[in-house]
Amino acid sequence: MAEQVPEKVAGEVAISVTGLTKIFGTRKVVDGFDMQVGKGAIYGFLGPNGSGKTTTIRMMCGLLTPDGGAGQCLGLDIVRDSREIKKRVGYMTQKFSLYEDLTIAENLDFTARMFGMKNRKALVAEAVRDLGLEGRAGQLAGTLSGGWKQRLALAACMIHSPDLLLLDEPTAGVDPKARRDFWDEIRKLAARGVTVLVSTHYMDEAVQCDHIAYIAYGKKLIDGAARDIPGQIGLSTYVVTGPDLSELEARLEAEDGTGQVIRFGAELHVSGTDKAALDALAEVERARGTHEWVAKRAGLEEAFIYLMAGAKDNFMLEPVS
Ligand SMILES: Nc1ncnc2c1ncn2[C@@H]1O[C@H](COP(=O)(O)OP(=O)(O)OP(=O)(O)O)[C@@H](O)[C@H]1O
Repeated sequence: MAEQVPEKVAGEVAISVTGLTKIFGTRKVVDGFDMQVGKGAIYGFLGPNGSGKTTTIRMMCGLLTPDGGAGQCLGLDIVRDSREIKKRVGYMTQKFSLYEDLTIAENLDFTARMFGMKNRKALVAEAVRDLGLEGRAGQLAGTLSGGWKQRLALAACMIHSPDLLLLDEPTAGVDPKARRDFWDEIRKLAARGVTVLVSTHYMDEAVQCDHIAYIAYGKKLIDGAARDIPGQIGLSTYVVTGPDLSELEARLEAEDGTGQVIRFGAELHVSGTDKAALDALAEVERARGTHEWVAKRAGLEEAFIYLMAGAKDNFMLEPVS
C-alpha cells in the first residue's frame, strides 16, 4: 500500500521554474516551460520521442543550462548553483549503468567515491544490508538477475542520499514482480521527502506517478495530479462487455468518429473527447442488444493511450524565429 506523505513534506515546493527555453542549433527544443513540483511528488513526464522531456528535466535540475528562463531547485538557483544541485540529484537511466565485472560492493563503493563521500565503507555496508544482500557483497553485478540489478542500480544512485531522483524509463525490461517492488521502493523514498521525476513512454510506469506532465513540441500541454488528467483531456469512456469482442472492436475501429477502442481483457473501453457523439454511439449500439455499454469515469490508462496515440515523433521542431 502507498505510504502517506508526511505533513511536513506536503505543500513544500522542490522545483519551481518559469520560461525555461533551450535551443540546439536552429531548433527550439524547449519553449517557455513553467512548472512547480512539490517535495515528495512522483512526477511522470510523458510525450513523443524527441519532444524535449529529457532536456526539460535536465534544465529543471541544473544539469543543463537554459538559454532562457529561470528557477529554483531544492532552494537553489538552477543556473548559479548548478554544482550544488548536482550533488543532491540521483540519476537512474533505463540501461543497467553499473559495471558488470565489478562486485556489488565495488559498484556501490565506486558510486560513493564519485560523489566524494567520506564514510564510504559504512555507506556501502548499509546499502548492502538495506538491499538484503549481506553475504553476497562480493558477487559480480553481472551475475545478478534483472530485478536485482535494478535494485542495485537504485541503491547506487541513492548512496549519497539525494533529495531529487531522476528516472528514465526505470522499469523497461523488468519482470512484473520486480517492477512492483521497485515502485514500492520509490514510494517509500517519496514518502520520506525525495522528489522523483520520471521520463517514460510506458503506461505501467505512468500510472505509478501521482502527477503527470505531457510535453509535445517542447511545450507542456497538460500538467496536474494523475487523477485529474482524463478530465483535463475531456475524455469520456464506455466499458463494453459481451460476445465476440474482437469482431466488435474491428467494426468500431473501422467506423469514423468512434474515438479510441482498447481491449482490456474481457472488456472493450471505448473513449473519446466528444461526449455527445460517444453517448449517441452507445445508444445505437445498445439498441442492437448484443453488448452491454456502461459509462465509466475515464482512467489514466485510457488517457495515457489517448495521449500517446496522438503523439507522433517530435523531431521536426520549429526553427528559432
Ligand atoms: N545535446 C544536444 N544537441 C543537439 N540536439 C539535441 C541535444 N540533446 C537533445 N537534442 C535534440 O532535442 C530534441 C529533444 O530531445 P530530448 O532528449 O529532450 O527529447 P525526449 O522527449 O526526452 O525524447 P525521448 O523520449 O526520445 O528520450 C530532440 O530532437 C533531440 O534530438
